[in-house]
Amino acid sequence: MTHQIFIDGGVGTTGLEIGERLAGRPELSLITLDEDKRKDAAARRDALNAADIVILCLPDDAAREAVALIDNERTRVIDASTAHRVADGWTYGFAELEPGHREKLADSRFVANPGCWPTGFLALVRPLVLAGLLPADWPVTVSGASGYSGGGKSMIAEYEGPEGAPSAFRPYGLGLAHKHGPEMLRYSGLQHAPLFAPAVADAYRGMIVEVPLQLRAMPGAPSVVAVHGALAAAYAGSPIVSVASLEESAAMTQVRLEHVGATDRLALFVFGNEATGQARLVAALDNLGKGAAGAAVQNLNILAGLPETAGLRL
Ligand SMILES: NC(=O)C1=CN([C@@H]2O[C@H](COP(=O)(O)OP(=O)(O)OC[C@H]3O[C@@H](n4cnc5c(N)ncnc54)[C@H](OP(=O)(O)O)[C@@H]3O)[C@@H](O)[C@H]2O)C=CC1
Ligand SMILES: CC(=O)N[C@@H](CCC(=O)OP(=O)(O)O)C(=O)O
Repeated sequence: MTHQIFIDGGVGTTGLEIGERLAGRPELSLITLDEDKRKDAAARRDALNAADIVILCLPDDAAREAVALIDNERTRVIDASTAHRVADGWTYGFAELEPGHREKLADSRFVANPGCWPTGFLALVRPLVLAGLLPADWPVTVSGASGYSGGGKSMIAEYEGPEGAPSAFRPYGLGLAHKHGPEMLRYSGLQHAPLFAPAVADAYRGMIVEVPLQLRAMPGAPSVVAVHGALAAAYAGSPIVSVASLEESAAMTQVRLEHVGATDRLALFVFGNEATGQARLVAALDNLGKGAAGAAVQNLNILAGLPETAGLRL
């Protein structure tokens, strides 16, 4: 069986990355629109309704409009935007979220692809909440740096424009109301919004997400070994998510934004010191990979009943 796929927003930053991952797969047939028709509502309506699965790589308002243009009950949707991540009737597209979530996704018609920051954050935090090591009411902080392609075409133009990069390192989200807050809160299982301190680095792609924990102050003062054990157990056998051994982490003196390169991998680390009772949980990913296109293709595979890693860069 050939699955008809339409990427709405297919020539944007995320759309192009997804197209590259779907190219040359005989089980998929890509519906495309000519350049002069790609923003034409009638042409998009036809394509959206002809597809078995559509992937929306659009600004939030255009993503909502695309969903409204679907007037059949068959087309399934993967939305890469922020529009539906905590919306009723949508399944959060992070297969690794918790046991059983992948199966829930497979049965879903509407899937919201996670934001890039929440992907790293939830991968680090959700297993610890589930294991009872991180209390749900604990005040959690998450910081990190992203490549500028995370801001799509407009931020790429800003960083690659004639005046050059505006800054080597630019903290933002200073109003403490980032659009990823709601999904981080909902899917972590925490009771309070994490304090989120993101930054953009002068690099095209790549992302580091860090959650520091004062283990000694937490109920039961969990050990670094226990925290690492919970993460290692959660992702054991995953072809996408890896957890470095404590020995490997202990031998590292630094971790780079470029750690996974242009791949769809998600690499997790626990850097800790049992004597001080402190740990730095770190996720390294590509904002355009597992943070966007890789996750969308993984979700497409799950929806279509295809091998989950087909087309991924691992
Ligand atoms: N970049 C990233 O790392 C990530 C992005 N996302 C999300 O994915 C979505 C796409 O982001 P990104 O690829 O970065 O953004 P881009 O700005 O690079 O691409 C968006 C594309 O959508 C097109 N578009 C805008 N409005 C319409 C419309 N009404 N009909 C058809 N096409 C339209 C744009 O057209 P034109 O080319 O003419 O501007 C552009 O090609 C966003 O919601 C973003 O938040 C999610 C995770 C990570
Ligand atoms: C560097 C940068 O600006 N990144 C974007 C997030 C990119 C992402 O995850 O995409 P969504 O917009 O789909 O959530 C931001 O923080 O708004």
